[in-house]
Amino acid sequence: MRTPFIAGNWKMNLSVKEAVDFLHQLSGKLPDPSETETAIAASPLFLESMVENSGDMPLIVAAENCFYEDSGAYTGETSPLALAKMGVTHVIIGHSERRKYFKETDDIINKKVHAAFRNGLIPIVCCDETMSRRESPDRISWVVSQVTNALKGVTEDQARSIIVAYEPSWAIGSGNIASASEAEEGCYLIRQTIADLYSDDLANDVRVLYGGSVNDENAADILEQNDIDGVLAGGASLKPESFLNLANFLKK
Ligand SMILES: O=C[C@H](O)COP(=O)(O)O
Repeated sequence: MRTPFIAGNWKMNLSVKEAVDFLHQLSGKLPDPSETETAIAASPLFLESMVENSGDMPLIVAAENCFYEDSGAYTGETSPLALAKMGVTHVIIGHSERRKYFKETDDIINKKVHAAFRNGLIPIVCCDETMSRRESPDRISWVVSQVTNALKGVTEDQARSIIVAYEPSWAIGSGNIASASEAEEGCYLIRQTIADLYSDDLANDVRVLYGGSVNDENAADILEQNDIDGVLAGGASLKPESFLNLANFLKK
């Protein structure tokens, strides 16, 4: 039985003060983590304050990205070692915006996955799908190759803890959420790829999320799908009320 995972990705929004105010508004309102795990990924500028202010709250504080080296002369990069020492436990890796604007390749993403595990961070690996890819004959191999390349050299123990998000960029920030069957198809494909790489048993333990214009008003059908264990929400995670509605969705 996989525990649902509801995550917000604030991207490059809010300020430290707004982040802390947001957390105060979540206090006492998040679900029991044995029923639903809840996470917010934020800018590295906010993470220390968020870890401090989340206190006893059942909230996972995640980074939106990290570098693949632990330390050194890498101006402007975020150290996975420093994130772990700060109390951050999860990190998004390979978001489509990182692939698009920062030219992250599958090879870089794989190095980042290893850097996360090396430092005890759980990677939330994103799998992109552009509209042109979706409409092309190599659509399936595109999704399969992103998962396969991200997990190169990842052991079974490590893979069991990983979280993968199917995040078609044609749905991100567009207001056009994938249909429940489209989202399920993408998440099923990811799970089958993990089964082929490891085993059915392991793939059954891995949480697969959907992301792309999901909010508290349109999540119902998505969250009912067999292979979708939660969501990674961008815009809908920027308001405490809609984030809380999503986080508590499965209690209703
Ligand atoms: O990481 C989150 C995704 O990019 C989805 O963003 P969105 O919910 O604003 O479409």
